[in-house]
Amino acid sequence: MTSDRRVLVHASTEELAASVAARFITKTVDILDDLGSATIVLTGGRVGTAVLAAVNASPARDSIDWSRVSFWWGDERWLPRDDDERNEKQARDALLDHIAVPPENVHPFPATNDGIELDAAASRYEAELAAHGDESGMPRFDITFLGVGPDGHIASLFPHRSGISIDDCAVIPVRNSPKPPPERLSLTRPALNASERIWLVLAGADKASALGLALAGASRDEVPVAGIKGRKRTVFFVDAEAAAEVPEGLIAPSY
Ligand SMILES: O=C(O)[C@H](O)[C@@H](O)[C@H](O)[C@H](O)COP(=O)(O)O
Repeated sequence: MTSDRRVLVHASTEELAASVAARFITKTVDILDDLGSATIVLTGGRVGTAVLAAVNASPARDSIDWSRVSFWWGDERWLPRDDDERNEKQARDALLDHIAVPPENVHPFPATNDGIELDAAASRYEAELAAHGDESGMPRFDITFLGVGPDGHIASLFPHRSGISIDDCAVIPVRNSPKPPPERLSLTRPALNASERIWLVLAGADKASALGLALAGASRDEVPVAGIKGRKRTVFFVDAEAAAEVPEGLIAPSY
């Protein structure tokens, strides 16, 4: 992986979440000052949700003018909309239901109780992205959060599955997912990599091998996170356990 990827190590998941939350608030304020609006892509998973809860708990939370922020998701589990296992439900519980973001600025994936099949749901989300996009067909994603699985999966793009190599569309249906539930929806690698900044959040010893392999040059087919690179920045926010196999030279000095 090229040198513009940085690894920031934190003592614990709690410290990681608090640090990412503080950085997110500061960066989003800067983006709003510079560009007038900010578009954020959320992730599912324990660590990504812990970051949102830390943003909500921050005394600086409302230094962000939420009326100018939009939210999308990198992937979603194919479940009824109010299912506790849906990434959307977890993000709403952790943050979105507690801030003054306009409902029309929140763009969840379709759900099984929307009266739509999985393939059509992928097409619908792709069309929604295009409707809010520029000439590239995508919105400007300012910050994209991604969790990372023990197998190196990101969003719902898994090792040795076709999804990680699809590059002719922005959204795909996923079936037989190794991580339950079996059916999901996911942005593709090119759609994710269209993001200005990609912030990967991972903690725990079970992530160390995938992260080490990815940073040491493994293929994206073997370790999907290896294929992830933001246009401007790609930052790995990790705890000490997940950092155990990161090449020394890639760990940014703690600040
Ligand atoms: O729908 C999902 O499950 C996520 O989008 C998935 O990609 C998740 O981010 C990783 O599996 C890491 O999850 P943890 O942070 O819980 O380990």
